Amino acid sequence: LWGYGKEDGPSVWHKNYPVAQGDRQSPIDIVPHQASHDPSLGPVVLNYDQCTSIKIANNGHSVVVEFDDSDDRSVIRGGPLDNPYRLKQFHFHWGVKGCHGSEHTVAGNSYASELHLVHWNAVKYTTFGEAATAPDGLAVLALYWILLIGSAADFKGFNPKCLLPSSLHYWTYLGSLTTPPLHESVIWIVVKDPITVSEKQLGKLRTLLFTGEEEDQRTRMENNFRPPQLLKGRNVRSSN
Ligand SMILES: Nc1nnc(SCC(=O)Nc2ccc(S(N)(=O)=O)cc2)s1
Ligand SMILES: [Zn+2]
Repeated sequence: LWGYGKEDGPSVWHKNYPVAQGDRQSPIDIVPHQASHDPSLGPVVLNYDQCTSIKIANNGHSVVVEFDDSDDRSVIRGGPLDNPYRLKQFHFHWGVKGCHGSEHTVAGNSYASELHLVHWNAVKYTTFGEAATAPDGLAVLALYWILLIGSAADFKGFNPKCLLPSSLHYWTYLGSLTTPPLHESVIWIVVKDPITVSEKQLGKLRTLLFTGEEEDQRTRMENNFRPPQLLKGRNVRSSN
């Protein structure tokens, strides 16, 4: 139905998903000195200690690690959020070249890859699907990665907290899913400090082959990132 190729990529998604041309689409280019500093933005707090990854899968567009979201064991709270949001999954976007692959850009600069930790507001909504269509239904924590040649610490298991820098300075704005169905339901929290990843780790992502449900031929998964979308008057706030 949709992909990242010439025929089915981001430039034609609006044909099947008209919201692609909506007023709060993601990703965006973040221009740091145009963001408004909001001192009322407190720290983002992650409680992933009891996080239980249930499976790793590729959905034909990315490699996704799913979590058990049947209770409030793994939540994100604070920052721009009025409620705790439950961790549902994390996944990556990346490119074939070292400097392209992230979805959000910072002053026009893109990075090798971007990790998205997807959470949903289980206080106000009963299912992820319901939250996915509500304006305050989802919260995605985005971390972009810079490619450092040489070694980097390997992922210690699937506790995503170990992937995060210690102090989370971030930008936040109201946006959307960056892939179809492109629902405008995401409170984005983009961490300012990039995390380093080695060529080896990035290579593992890049060599990932995938088969979609109906595709029989195997194609390489790469450049699975949507380009930055128009801000349309939105305000990007920055924490301290
Ligand atoms: N009723 C519904 N169930 N599921 C959906 S959408 C499934 C889903 O999680 N999609 C998704 C797409 C993009 C992103 S992203 N790249 O983080 O903006 C996160 C998540 S609507
Ligand atoms: Zn994503």
